[in-house]
Amino acid sequence: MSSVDKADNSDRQHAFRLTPVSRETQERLAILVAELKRWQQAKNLVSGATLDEVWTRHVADSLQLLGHAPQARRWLDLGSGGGFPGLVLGIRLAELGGHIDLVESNARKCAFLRHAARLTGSPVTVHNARIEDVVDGFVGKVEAVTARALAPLPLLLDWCNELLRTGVTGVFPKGQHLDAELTAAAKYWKIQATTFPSLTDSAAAILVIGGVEKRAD
Ligand SMILES: C[S@@+](CC[C@H](N)C(=O)[O-])C[C@H]1O[C@@H](n2cnc3c(N)ncnc32)[C@H](O)[C@@H]1O
Repeated sequence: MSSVDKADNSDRQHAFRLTPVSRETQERLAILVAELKRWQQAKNLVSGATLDEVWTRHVADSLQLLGHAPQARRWLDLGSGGGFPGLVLGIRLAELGGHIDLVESNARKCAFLRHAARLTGSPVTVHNARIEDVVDGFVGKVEAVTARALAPLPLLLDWCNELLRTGVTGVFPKGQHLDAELTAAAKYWKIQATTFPSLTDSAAAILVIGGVEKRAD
């Protein structure tokens, strides 16, 4: 085994220690990772530097989100990019009888998302659309919404407030500026939220939102 393969294997083992899943799900995640690496050369789907630790930085980082809305079976991922967290959640939700909608404005990324969803047999619907045009249409259709590396909290709340106000759980991995984002958002919104430590270094914390209410002007 080459040193690159050894490093990949050790990263993979570490990821599944953090976020254990069945053998079948592991195999389907391996198909996703192989396809991502194959498309990456031509399509630049994720930051190239992160591919050396794709299992922890992307796969485990995505899988950990399910535990923050454990009852939810119908998920929505906004700004899915190369498939994180949306495709990973879709692969796991297949075993749970769930479904995920992915919204992504970039057509070339949508082509990859549809291809990888088909190849892994995942219950995923890809919407090549702008979030602001379609997000309210998911009210009553999803139970949890997520988005990674998409937008600061005030903008996320602008987009998702109708979902969050109507009982959808928001599960957002966030970086080190979360406190500043919460302070900025609190000017406009009363937010029922809890933060949890992230299992991976990719996020500083997971912000779980149980509801929002717009402040009176
Ligand atoms: C920085 S990338 C993050 C991708 C992925 N969530 C991840 O963590 O690897 C943000 C993605 O959101 C998409 N995006 C940004 N604004 C959007 C909008 N208003 N509607 C739909 N997609 C959007 C971009 O095309 C891009 O693929």
